Amino acid sequence: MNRDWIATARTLSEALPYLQRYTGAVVVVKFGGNAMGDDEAMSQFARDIVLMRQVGVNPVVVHGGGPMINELLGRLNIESNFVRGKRVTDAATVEVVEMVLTGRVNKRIVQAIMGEGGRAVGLSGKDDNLIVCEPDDPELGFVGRPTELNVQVLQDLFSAGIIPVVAPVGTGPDGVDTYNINGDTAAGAIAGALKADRLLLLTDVEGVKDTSGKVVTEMTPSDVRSMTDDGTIAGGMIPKTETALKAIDQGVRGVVIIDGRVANACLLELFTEHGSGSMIRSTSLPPLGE
Ligand SMILES: Nc1ncnc2c1ncn2[C@@H]1O[C@H](COP(=O)(O)OP(=O)(O)O)[C@@H](O)[C@H]1O
Ligand SMILES: CC(=O)N[C@@H](CCC(=O)OP(=O)(O)O)C(=O)O
Repeated sequence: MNRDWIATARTLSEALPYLQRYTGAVVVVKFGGNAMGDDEAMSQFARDIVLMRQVGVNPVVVHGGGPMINELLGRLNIESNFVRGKRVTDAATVEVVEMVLTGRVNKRIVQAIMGEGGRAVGLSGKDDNLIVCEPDDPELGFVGRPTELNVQVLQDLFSAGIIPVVAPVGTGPDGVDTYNINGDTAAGAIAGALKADRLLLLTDVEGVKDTSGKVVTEMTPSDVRSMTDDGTIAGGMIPKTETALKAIDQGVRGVVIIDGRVANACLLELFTEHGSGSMIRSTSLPPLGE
């Protein structure tokens, strides 16, 4: 017990400079369906987010829920296909996507954050027209590409000490249609509009790996481009790094691709010297706190 206390005190004193650096920072966290896992993993994630808020960070959670959408579509016997990592979304599918993401998944995260002593409010891209979309590609149906972001509602929630939890469902330009947005894309668009200090993309690998399988801890946008051109970055990692480059272009200071399966992944990234995962950093903005 005593030893635990000393270890905790040492950890806190080591974390202090980082805590100070992040006071007032905006950190957007993409929490994917595969990273959600069981109730313990969900509580662990919620504890990290609540702690961030308690030390003065403004976190925004943008979630996915692909496996949960697959499960309900399967029960309803609705077939589903992906093209270039995005779900082909017809009228019946978008109805299910909205129900699952803005209903079950969004509220499970809100409940977990409340359970850990935070205050959270769930919303989708429809609320206060947070994310207005255009069709991404006629082949994909109701898949949205964010074209207009109205982030005032997020600023209002920050001021009230409330953690926004955003489901990646958007409204059409006519204010009538519903669009399914890839979770990474939605998180990147929100981070870009907020000019966030950090965008954390939680995934199921330790970070971006080189040809020998080693995680590359620091990358510039041009490193990412060359690793994509030579095929080192492939598959599901492509939409993540593309999101990262776009977000940095829009004024995000740094994007980190980290392993969401690791306990305290977000805190380890923000509040330790070496962080974790792969940091893709803007070359035109100074590091946070300098
Ligand atoms: N260079 C790379 N480094 C790490 N992972 C890579 C790389 N290239 C391709 N990948 C693949 O990208 C996957 C992550 O993308 P994805 O499965 O879509 O993640 P998520 O489900 O978390 O959104 C990894 O599991 C890995 O198989
Ligand atoms: C257009 C598109 O593909 N939308 C995703 C939205 C959910 C998501 O992104 O979930 P994960 O982060 O868990 O993969 C989908 O329908 O699965």
